Amino acid sequence: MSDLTPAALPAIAFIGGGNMASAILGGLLRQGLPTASVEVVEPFEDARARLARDFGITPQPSASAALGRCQVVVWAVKPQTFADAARPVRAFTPGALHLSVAAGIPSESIAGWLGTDNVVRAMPNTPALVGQGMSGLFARPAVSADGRRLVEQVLAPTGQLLWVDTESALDAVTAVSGSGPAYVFYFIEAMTEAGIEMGLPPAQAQQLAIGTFTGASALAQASTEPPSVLRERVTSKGGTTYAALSAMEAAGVKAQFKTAIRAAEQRARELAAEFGRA
Ligand SMILES: NC(=O)C1=CN([C@@H]2O[C@H](COP(=O)(O)OP(=O)(O)OC[C@H]3O[C@@H](n4cnc5c(N)ncnc54)[C@H](O)[C@@H]3O)[C@@H](O)[C@H]2O)C=CC1
Ligand SMILES: O=C(O)[C@@H]1CCC=N1
Repeated sequence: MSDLTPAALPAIAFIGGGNMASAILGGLLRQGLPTASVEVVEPFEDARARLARDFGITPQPSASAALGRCQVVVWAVKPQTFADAARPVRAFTPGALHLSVAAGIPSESIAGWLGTDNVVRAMPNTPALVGQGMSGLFARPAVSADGRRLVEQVLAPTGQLLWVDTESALDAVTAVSGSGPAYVFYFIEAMTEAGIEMGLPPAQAQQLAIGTFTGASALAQASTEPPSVLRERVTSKGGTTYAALSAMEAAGVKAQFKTAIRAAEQRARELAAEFGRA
């Protein structure tokens, strides 16, 4: 089996040096990828200065022959920027494996823009910043087993990885786990606000809300039982949890939440239609 440590990885290019690139790059560097193995293309000066300060790298303002040594190119630009960003990169990266984290943009469009079928799409999420991310992955059929392993090596420091068999499943991954951290933060905000409204100091209310999410997630992860059973175990008949869950059911919170997640899935499809055209 090949060495799976970041130190053993080939050179990697990042196109776009924002949040997601920083999450992936930060994890790789922390786990031993040498800064000399990294190229970043980032047109905005402020963003380049931040990358230099945070990671000790020297990002480039535009694509250049320096990309030629990179076997993997990570695409971390906004969906609406992808087609424009691809044009200057294509000539410098023949033979590279391309890994896109852009929401919605179909691998077929990416393959067309870059002139290669060696394309993997990933949908990570921001807990990748602390190595606790959840990523869905889809490879075009032309990607070899070695190519898939390389992608796993690149993303391993970000957290858990899950290959899906169809590209359309990535829209569901985007809606559940890609956007998902925002839903969790939203609920943390709601629980914190409720705690404050009931008289708790803000810092205490926030600690209780975050600690509860951390603990419940850890319990759900460790347990062999489904979340529904764990929920029932908290819910004493006629007790406080029952009162809260009954209020949520009466208000249609679960149904509304599911509808909201479907809106994210729909938006992922729209992004493909809006920005995925070759
Ligand atoms: N933020 C999130 O939670 C997640 C984001 N994504 C996807 O990751 C991608 C990047 O998102 P973020 O990192 O949040 O965005 P961001 O805005 O933080 O980063 C994008 C970067 O691309 C740079 N850029 C713009 N034009 C460029 C060009 N022509 N060439 C190279 N770089 C260029 C921008 O200056 C910016 O620094 C998006 O496609 C998004 O769908 C995927 C999963 C989760
Ligand atoms: O909101 C977005 O479009 C991106 C994709 C998943 C999370 N953030």
